[in-house]
Amino acid sequence: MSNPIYLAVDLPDLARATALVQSVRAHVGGVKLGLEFFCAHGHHGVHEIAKLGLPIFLDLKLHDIPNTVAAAMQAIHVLEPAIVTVHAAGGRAMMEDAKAAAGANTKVVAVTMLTSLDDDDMGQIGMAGSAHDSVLRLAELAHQAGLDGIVCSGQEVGAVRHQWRDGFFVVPGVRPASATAGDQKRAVTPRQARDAGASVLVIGRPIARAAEPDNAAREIMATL
Ligand SMILES: O=C(O)c1cc(=O)[nH]c(=O)n1[C@@H]1O[C@H](COP(=O)(O)O)[C@@H](O)[C@H]1O
Repeated sequence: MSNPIYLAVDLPDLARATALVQSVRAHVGGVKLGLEFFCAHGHHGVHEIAKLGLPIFLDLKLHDIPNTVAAAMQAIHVLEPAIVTVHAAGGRAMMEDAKAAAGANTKVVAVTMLTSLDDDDMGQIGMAGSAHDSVLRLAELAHQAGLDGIVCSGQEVGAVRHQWRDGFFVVPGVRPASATAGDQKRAVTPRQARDAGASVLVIGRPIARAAEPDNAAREIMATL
């Protein structure tokens, strides 16, 4: 089995980010660079991390009108990311144009409902129904738009896999049994997420903040 763990590098400091990736690179399958990193270091930072030899997941969560998102996708084309995120709430036309503008080797996946939200939060932002139902609805829209897959929690990935057999499913908010969930409200263990059908597990703090990140990554991989 190839390693499905993508380390979330949520650090604004390039030297620390590079050292972290270097320390765990034998025990993860890829690196996720998010807005915090990209706003601080841009293309240069992505090139520096890419030199370490792991696939890059550029988590920009693009969400704007179709023309703007397509132009942003074209601007990151040269970085050849393995995975890029857009928000499913941007709508079908936005997702279609994002996919059309992406490189042939880039998977475009849609963020559905953030794993930090539960049903109460959904009500507060005016979304009717459960997080589970919203994820299934947005997954269907992303599928129709021709995307490669979605981002959802481990609580929904089984149901989504059932309706979209060959989809590519990114699951963040995973926590080893011993770890605290923190701000992740729909957390499951790495093993549960994998068994339910996750293609990729995004893991940040349980590895990055461990006393020995390489050991933490190795131990998680051993549970899969
Ligand atoms: O798109 C994401 O990667 C993402 C979507 C989501 O619904 N929830 C979520 O936590 N993430 C990201 O996944 C990572 C989770 O980090 P940890 O909670 O530290 O493991 C962070 O970089 C989040 O930005």
